[in-house]
Amino acid sequence: MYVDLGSALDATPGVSRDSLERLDDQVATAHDRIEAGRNDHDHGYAALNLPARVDLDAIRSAVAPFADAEAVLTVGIGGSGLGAATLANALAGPDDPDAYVLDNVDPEHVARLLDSLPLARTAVNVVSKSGTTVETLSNFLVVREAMADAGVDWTDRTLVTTGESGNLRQLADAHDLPLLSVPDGVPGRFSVLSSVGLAVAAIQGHDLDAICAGAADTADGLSGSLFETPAYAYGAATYALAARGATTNVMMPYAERLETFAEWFAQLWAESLGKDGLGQTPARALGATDQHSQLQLYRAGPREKVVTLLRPTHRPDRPIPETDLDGLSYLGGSTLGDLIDAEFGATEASLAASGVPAIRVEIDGVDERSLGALLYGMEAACVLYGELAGVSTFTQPAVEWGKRAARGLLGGGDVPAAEAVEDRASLRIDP
Ligand SMILES: O=P(O)(O)OC[C@H]1O[C@](O)(CO)[C@@H](O)[C@@H]1O
Repeated sequence: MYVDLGSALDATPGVSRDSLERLDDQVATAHDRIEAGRNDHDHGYAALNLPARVDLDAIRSAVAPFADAEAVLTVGIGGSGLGAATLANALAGPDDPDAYVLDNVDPEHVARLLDSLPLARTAVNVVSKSGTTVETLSNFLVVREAMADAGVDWTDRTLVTTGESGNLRQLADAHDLPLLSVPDGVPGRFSVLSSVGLAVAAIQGHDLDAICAGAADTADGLSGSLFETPAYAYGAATYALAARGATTNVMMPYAERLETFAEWFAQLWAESLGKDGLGQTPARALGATDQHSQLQLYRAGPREKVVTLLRPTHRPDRPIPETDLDGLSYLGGSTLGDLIDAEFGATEASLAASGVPAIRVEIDGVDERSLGALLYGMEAACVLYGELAGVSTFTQPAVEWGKRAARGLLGGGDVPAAEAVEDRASLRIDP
């Protein structure tokens, strides 16, 4: 992962080189805390030890029964779905089993997806660290029933990844299902480089060693200076920009295969840093597509954004055919890759021209090693940002209120939060 802060230097809000040099002392101190947390395998920091600790052979043997799969259905939400989806969508090859994620409880969507799947040749990858997440468990019950209705023995088609206790572990033990553990001390949104994110990649036949090697390279490169560590440069610059008013971070990959990565990044950034009235709101965009929908706002709207422009520097290409169509002959001899790279550079320059900070993030390609480096790099960037901001990066207490209320509304116990839902203020305008 390569990071270029050039287009964030003289922007408004912006960071000067001097301010980054002053901030680098805090980065050194934060790095020491991060290293201490890693050495003690403390909660959260333990995620940054995964490249060296994940048991790839255990993952390979757990997924071995699914070598015949034509489709992989991950039933998991948040960090229990986004990691697997990011790797699957980025690395999917023409002969790989198709990968799907059931991470919502929209009944019509669930029914349509199940109707479209070859259930007898589908591997069901049910993932929940807590083993209690109602959306995941409800969806799994529906999937299991659909398999039974289709005459498919779900115990032959199901892999479970979960924590040390909970409903799913009991179910796996009761039916002797292939079982993988969510490593201790690793929050969901930091678990992509564990069995949580790697099981589907294994079923699809991707090179797990290369993914972990890319991550390990980035881990080995962590140092006490942002000027030597791209991940820390990204974390420190986004932190400094947020402190100066850039409270929205637009993650804009210039590759369709990285679109789901932007979703993964959104959970990482929002759930880790959104605390104590602080945080930087992640927004997902796609380049070049959203140049034609969002860029107007980024350039001429409220000055509260930094735009992260992400691209692979090497990708398969396709020539643009010669044409005599008016105004297009200049494209003769160019490729779509030339065009999207020109758009990338032009968008960065257009943001700089209007004083909007942008950060360029590049990876060598959309391949296993580069993805391992990118995912680990963004995790380390997030941890550093959290250290600098002084927030508790590895918890997410604010999500519990809504869960309790929903449970109360469904009769899952007498919950005051549910009453608050009933008593909500309303100013309804009917047509
Ligand atoms: O893996 P679990 O326990 O099902 O949780 C799923 C997701 O829900 C959250 O706890 C938020 O509600 C996320 O942090 C987590 O990634």
